[in-house]
Amino acid sequence: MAHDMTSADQPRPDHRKGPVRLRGAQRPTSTTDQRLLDSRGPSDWVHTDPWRVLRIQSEFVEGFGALAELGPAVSIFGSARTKPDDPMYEAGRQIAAKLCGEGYAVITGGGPGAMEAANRGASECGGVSVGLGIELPHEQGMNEWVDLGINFRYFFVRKTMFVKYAQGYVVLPGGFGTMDELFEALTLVQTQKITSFPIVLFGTEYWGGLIDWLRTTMLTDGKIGQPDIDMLHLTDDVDEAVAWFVAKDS
Ligand SMILES: C/C(=C\CNc1ncnc2c1ncn2[C@@H]1O[C@H](COP(=O)(O)O)[C@@H](O)[C@H]1O)CO
Repeated sequence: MAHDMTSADQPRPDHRKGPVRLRGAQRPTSTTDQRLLDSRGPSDWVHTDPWRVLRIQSEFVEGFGALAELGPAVSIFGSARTKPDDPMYEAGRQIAAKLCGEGYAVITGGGPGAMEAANRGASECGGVSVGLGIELPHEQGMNEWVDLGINFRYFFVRKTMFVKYAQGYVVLPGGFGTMDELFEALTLVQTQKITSFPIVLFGTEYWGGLIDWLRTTMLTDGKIGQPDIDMLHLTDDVDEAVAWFVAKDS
């Protein structure tokens, strides 16, 4: 006897995209091939997250490929707004030159200010001056002292490169961007994702208040431990910064 199927008994049509199975309103109205081959079709699919993964992947591939042969390196951070007549500009330039003299490549964000100072010091010393640029709303381009530059779309891919290809950090006075880079490294060391990673904070007047707060509030309140603070070396002396960095790295 024929079975009288109601609409509820009908198998619901589905659409498969790799491991993903879509039904009902989730089913697309076109296929991937259609969207690829029909140049007159909508282009918004290239802005979807699965597609972005490929772009993210390609940034990792480009970054890893370009930096694989870099050798020992230091990432130097600091404000994009540091002017060339600021004493911290000259300090950044000298620190980079002296670390270059010790055989380190210098990696920066490739932008203006303290980044430019460090790239300048490294380039003038004849070393490897690397800029890891980032796509920003008001594109500035790489500073002219970058000799090996890579431009990233994604901050987190770029930040992986700063950590992966450096033996440690030197951090000059800076704002949110600099703080983000500093605290990411501190967190990675604290959680033992990276080991033996010296971090110099250059500028006692600028960073002193932060270090005091870390001690009197974070440490006292038990939110961090003494070894977390001991990762940092605070100084105003270029030679001391370089000597401490080299000693810790060896
Ligand atoms: C704001 C200005 C330029 C921005 N250009 C940048 N180019 C590259 N990298 C940048 C830029 N701005 C910030 N960064 C990253 O953050 C750190 C500095 O940020 P801060 O907030 O200025 O401390 C730096 O190390 C970069 O990695 C022109 O005024």
